[in-house]
Amino acid sequence: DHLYDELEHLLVDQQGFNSGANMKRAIEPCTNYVNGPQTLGRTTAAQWLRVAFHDFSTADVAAGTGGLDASIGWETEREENDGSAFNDTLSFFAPFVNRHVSMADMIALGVITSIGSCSSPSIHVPLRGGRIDATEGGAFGVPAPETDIQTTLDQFEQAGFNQQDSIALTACGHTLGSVHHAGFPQVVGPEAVTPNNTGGGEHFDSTLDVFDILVVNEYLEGTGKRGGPLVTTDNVTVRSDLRLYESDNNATMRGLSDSTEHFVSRCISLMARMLDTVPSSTVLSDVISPVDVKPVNVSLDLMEDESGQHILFSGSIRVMSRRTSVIDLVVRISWLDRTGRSSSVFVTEAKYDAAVQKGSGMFGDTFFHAFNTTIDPSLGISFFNVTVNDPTTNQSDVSADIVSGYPIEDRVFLMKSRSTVDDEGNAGVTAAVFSSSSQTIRNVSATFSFPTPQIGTMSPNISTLSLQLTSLKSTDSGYAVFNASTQLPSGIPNAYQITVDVAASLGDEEITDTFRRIKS
Ligand code: HEM
Repeated sequence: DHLYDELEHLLVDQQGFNSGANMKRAIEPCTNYVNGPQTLGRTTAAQWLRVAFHDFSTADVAAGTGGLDASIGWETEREENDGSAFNDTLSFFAPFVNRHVSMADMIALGVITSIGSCSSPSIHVPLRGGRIDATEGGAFGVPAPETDIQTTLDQFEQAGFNQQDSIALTACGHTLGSVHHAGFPQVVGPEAVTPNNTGGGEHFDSTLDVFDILVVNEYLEGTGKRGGPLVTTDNVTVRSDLRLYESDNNATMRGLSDSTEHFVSRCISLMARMLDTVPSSTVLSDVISPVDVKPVNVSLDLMEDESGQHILFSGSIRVMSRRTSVIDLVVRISWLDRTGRSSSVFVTEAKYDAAVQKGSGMFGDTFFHAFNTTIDPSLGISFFNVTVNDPTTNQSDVSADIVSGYPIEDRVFLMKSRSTVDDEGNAGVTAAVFSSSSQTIRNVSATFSFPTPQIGTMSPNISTLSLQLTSLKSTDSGYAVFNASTQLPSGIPNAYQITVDVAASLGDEEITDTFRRIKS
């Protein structure tokens, strides 16, 4: 399941090896601002959370419209979406969007990454995937500092949140970040502007970079930031947090202050509900959990040299650090030939190189054990499995039955070593197709998926381009090589977003190798 795989990858592999565009760099430390100078007084982690709120809050759950659908990208000119957070965030997320990961899923992932990274112990809001991006702006109706309390509560109600939920969700949101003089001069006066805070950011609580209960306690006790500018500002009409918190005589705020555990669990469930508020036509995936032992970038390629042809079978096994003595682990890959008969099991070992193959993220460190081996093309491969042995405890995760492991398709696959995409968009794709003598090969094709800019939002559209591949040659081993070249738009900012599916019909069967990257 590519959606699950990709989102799990973005959730877990946030820094270091295999982190791709490296999402976490934007919010490390949590005071960081990734789109401009640090002296602006803006914080990216807080922006990511606010963007999700604005995207969500115009949902109409009874009508089944709005919610997390990235419609916010089309709505940044609206007065209710004041501030640079929206375009800052969408432009940072744009290079992560691909055929399976929508901008709306990135907005959800942004919230989860902010909260998970800016808390200790790390607070994990569950992630689901499958959100679909809107193709135009949606309804108006984000609460603003001027909005009267009844209208604010009505807007939340329409989005599925009652009074208690709305108070708690706002307190959970307003534990990170600031109100800025630059966007909200009616709330924060010019005195907040200093050479190190040119945007005039005034924090909601004394720890703008930590997702914690402090905003609640400071509000109730009148200490520190006393709940922040939307409580304390001299301009009574824009005290929206005060009006909201007091609307049930502070009962919800007092409830939240019970304990850190209570605050955290309330925030987790409300944030998850916010992120999972989607148009009724959207079907969300199950919760995506980190996978302990995960094969990544496992692929086949067909190589030729003087000694003839062989299949290159390569990839890595990612192991999470909650396992003991990771460095000493013995990681083996075993596989069966094309026939799937377990009488002939092949084995190779995957090696960990501490200098380069380590990554990290909010779930802990990851260790990539790489393997790279050859397979006789006449034998092929059908299933592989992974065993991880800890020699210090003699424990292992051996699964005796390889067929219960991972299927791998050796009849049609992209030949990555002979496929290219350059900065001008010149693309070439080569595929290997295996057929037994009785089968004819028909309709060998490739479909590229790539981002194209949209006017009106920073979020890209994913376009596709399909082409037929033509036969280059057949070989003794049973493999025929097909290729074609084409022109993609030039200047795609991140070639990693370009993916290709190859397909061929063998007899009555259509075989595919999907969601492959030509550039890593
Ligand atoms: C009545 C409801 C709300 C109102 C009127 C409101 C209003 C505001 C305003 C005026 C700002 C300042 C933005 C800036 O100067 O950049 C702000 C910041 C923020 N809001 Fe809210 N908000 C509400 C509810 C929420 C909720 C429910 C969440 C999240 C679940 C949230 C998350 C945030 C965050 C994280 C910031 C800090 C942004 C930054 O530092 O860049 N807000 N809010």
